[in-house]
Amino acid sequence: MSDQAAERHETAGGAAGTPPPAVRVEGLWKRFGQQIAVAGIDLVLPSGRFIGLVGPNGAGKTTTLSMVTGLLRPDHGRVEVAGHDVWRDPAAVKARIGVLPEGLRLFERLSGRELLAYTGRLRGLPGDEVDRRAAQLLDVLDLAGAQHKLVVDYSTGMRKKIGLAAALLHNPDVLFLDEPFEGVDPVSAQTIRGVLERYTGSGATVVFSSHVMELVESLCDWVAVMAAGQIRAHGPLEQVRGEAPSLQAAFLELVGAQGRDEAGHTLDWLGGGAAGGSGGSGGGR
Ligand SMILES: Nc1ncnc2c1ncn2[C@@H]1O[C@H](COP(=O)(O)OP(=O)(O)OP(=O)(O)O)[C@@H](O)[C@H]1O
Repeated sequence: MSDQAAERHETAGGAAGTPPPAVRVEGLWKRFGQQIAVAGIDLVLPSGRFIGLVGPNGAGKTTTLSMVTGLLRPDHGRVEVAGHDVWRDPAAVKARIGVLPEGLRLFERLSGRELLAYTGRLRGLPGDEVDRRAAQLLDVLDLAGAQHKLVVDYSTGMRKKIGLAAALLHNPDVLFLDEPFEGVDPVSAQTIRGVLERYTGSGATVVFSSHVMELVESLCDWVAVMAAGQIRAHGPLEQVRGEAPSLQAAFLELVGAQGRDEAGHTLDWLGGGAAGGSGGSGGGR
């Protein structure tokens, strides 16, 4: 175990020296009007793992992550992060987590460097330590050349990377990322991946949501599958994949989506060779 890992282990340690789970969720519900987004989930996510939360569009992943990170109040249920209740002890939780939410809002009129300086001071870090960490993060994430550019002028991938740097600056125990690789080119994705692997190697936990099964399969050692507001499966990757040839195949089976492409036959007008494509009341090309 590295020094950093040992330190995390000690500080997070319970009575017997075992860290509490990264996340413990009990009976979590959220409804928006008639729409039940999260339907009473129970989930324990172990610490020190690279965890993927996967599910189809509208499964409830973002709603769940928002409630777990204290951004959205649940209708019912409890959430603990690193042994602290998210809603009763928010300051303790916020000190221990980093969050890269979906549709990240940043201070657009700051440069990347200023954004990190501001974030670091908000986190209570001394100025010289913020400078040191910010310089390293900007360098590793390949943003050093753009550090004095305003965030408003950053590309989608650069925004993800500066958001990630801000989320990592205080060296949190648990990092929550909602679709961190969306809109990110393969080179930047590889860079982000390297940073996250190094981070989990120190004993920290990453929880990230994604639709991209290949990515989850190659990165994560623990997976939770959500569909229709419920957890359909969770556990070590190999266990969730079971006998299926890939996580993608296991996922399709778990969310009941096999054969969905057969619905394509109803789109018989679509494509150049469609027979009778100009049928109907003048609807052809
Ligand atoms: N603020 C809101 N108001 C109304 N309905 C909402 C709101 N947020 C989410 N929902 C609904 O809750 C359900 C779950 O949405 P959520 O965004 O959590 O899913 P998701 O798994 O993150 O989906 P995606 O992968 O498409 O981002 C969806 O039916 C969505 O329309």
